[in-house]
Amino acid sequence: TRSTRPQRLLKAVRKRATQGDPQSVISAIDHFCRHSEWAMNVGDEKGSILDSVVSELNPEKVLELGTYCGYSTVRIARLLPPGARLITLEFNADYAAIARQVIAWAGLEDKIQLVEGASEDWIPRMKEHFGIETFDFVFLDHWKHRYLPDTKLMEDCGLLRKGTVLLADNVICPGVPDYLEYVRNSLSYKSCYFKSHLEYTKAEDGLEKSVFLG
Ligand SMILES: Cn1cnc(CNC(=O)c2cc(-c3ccc(F)cc3)cc(O)c2O)c1
Ligand SMILES: [Mg+2]
Repeated sequence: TRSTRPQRLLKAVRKRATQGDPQSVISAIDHFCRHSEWAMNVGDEKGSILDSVVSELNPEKVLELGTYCGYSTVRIARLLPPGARLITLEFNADYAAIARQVIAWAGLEDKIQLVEGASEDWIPRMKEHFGIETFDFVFLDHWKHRYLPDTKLMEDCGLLRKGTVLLADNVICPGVPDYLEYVRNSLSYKSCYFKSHLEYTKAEDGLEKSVFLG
């Protein structure tokens, strides 16, 4: 039967990227998405903004909501200091299977824990199951209707501390109006918008960076 797009993306990584070289994995995926098939990775333009936020923060504990094929997982993990840890949640088992192989090709398995399941099931279990106190950085890139409820859930579970940075993808396209309204009007967040474009296109999109004030 016909292969899936994530399977073809993984094939392109194996063909073009060098094992153990995260930058070559990122470039291979961007090349595939520009020249073969569009896929919903954060991409190179928004990815550079993601890189700058992560590099400035130097986080020890990172949570990613929405792994997909692992593109942003690799982008973030390649910048983390030794000993830092990234937990990434993916609901879709097929995406998770591809992401594990992309992460392995990049040689970043030791920094990354990929968890399959629903964010609303796993967020309340972060402390007891992963020994996490609070996160330093959260990248939101999963189902857009889950951004707001999962943010409130992280607050309620005490997973955010003064200074925790939330970075949300797709705040314009597909858009997350309820989340934006919340972080921009809540006294508990200092929020700012990084204007960019939808991955591999000319359509407007952007990232919203929100610092939790406690
Ligand atoms: C099925 N599924 C598993 N994970 C998810 C969460 N991600 C998205 O939905 C997502 C969607 C788009 C997008 C799709 C079509 C379109 F025309 C324009 C934009 C872009 C992104 O960067 C995304 O992260 C969805
Ligand atoms: Mg996205």
